[in-house]
Amino acid sequence: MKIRVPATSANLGPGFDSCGIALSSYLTIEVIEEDSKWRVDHELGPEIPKDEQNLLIQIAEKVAPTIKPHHLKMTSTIPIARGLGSSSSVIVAGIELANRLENLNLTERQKIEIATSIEGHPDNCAPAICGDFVVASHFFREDQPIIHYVKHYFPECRIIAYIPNSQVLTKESRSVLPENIPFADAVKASSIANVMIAAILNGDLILTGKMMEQDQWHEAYREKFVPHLTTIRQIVKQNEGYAAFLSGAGPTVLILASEEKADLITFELEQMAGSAQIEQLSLDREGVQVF
Ligand SMILES: Nc1ncnc2c1ncn2[C@@H]1O[C@H](COP(=O)(O)OP(=O)(O)O)[C@@H](O)[C@H]1O
Ligand SMILES: N[C@@H](CCOP(=O)(O)O)C(=O)O
Repeated sequence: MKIRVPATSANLGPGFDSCGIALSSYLTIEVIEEDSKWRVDHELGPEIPKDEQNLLIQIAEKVAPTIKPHHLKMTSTIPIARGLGSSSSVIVAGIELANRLENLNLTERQKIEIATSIEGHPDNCAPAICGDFVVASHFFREDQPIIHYVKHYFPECRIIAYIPNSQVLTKESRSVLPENIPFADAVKASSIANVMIAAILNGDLILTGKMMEQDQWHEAYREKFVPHLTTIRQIVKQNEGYAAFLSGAGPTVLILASEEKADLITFELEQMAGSAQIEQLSLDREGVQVF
């Protein structure tokens, strides 16, 4: 059995902690055999544990405490701590591993609820589970978590990821955000997000892009983690791309462009990319898959 989970880009600018898309880069878990203890073979670096300390196993054991240890193989093309949902991909894979090995028959909603309770926000795990574009809300009423989510088609376009070689942990990038913002600022910020979502539903990527670049919730506070964002925005504007925005908590910047403009934008980005990788991605429409 193999479990495959897509990368995700959360926020899409103004959809902070709510909107996300699934992308064509993947974490894959292969179940090899039952074993006396957990073994996770991978080549993802010394900081990722190869035993029961691995986040994947911790999640699987949390979801199914009686799950038996297995020998697994983990491969991933999702860069770690770059704002492309690597932690979500592991959490979703751990839930699916428990689901399949213990025959839990979890529904899509249950998987989203479990993943969100672990990660704290649904904007990575919901698209990682459902695929495509997902808008979700997560809040507490009388200490009970309430989650609503809607999956919708995201208009076809070229997606370019500018991925710096340095890591930014999501926790660190959230620590610079304000605890409160004034009511009038929140009204403005949410109206921008609302128009962005409406434009996506209408398939209007020009208006979507304008709204994506008007985020008022988080990008300004995270500027120190993404000094490259301003230059990338200039390149995208000069070459008529739709938008450039911080992917998740950064430092990756995602660029959306039409088929005609994407190659030139990629070329320009390659000229500035000293210590970054430029990757062409596409939308993943399916979410987590089991083969
Ligand atoms: N393949 C993996 N196996 C185990 N843990 C992982 C894996 N990928 C990511 N992680 C965990 O997730 C952390 C990065 O999560 P986070 O800071 O949220 O960044 P990202 O934007 O990539 O999700 C890593 O430091 C590691 O603890
Ligand atoms: N809404 C979150 C999204 C974090 O995404 P990640 O891919 O960086 O983990 C945030 O902006 O903090």
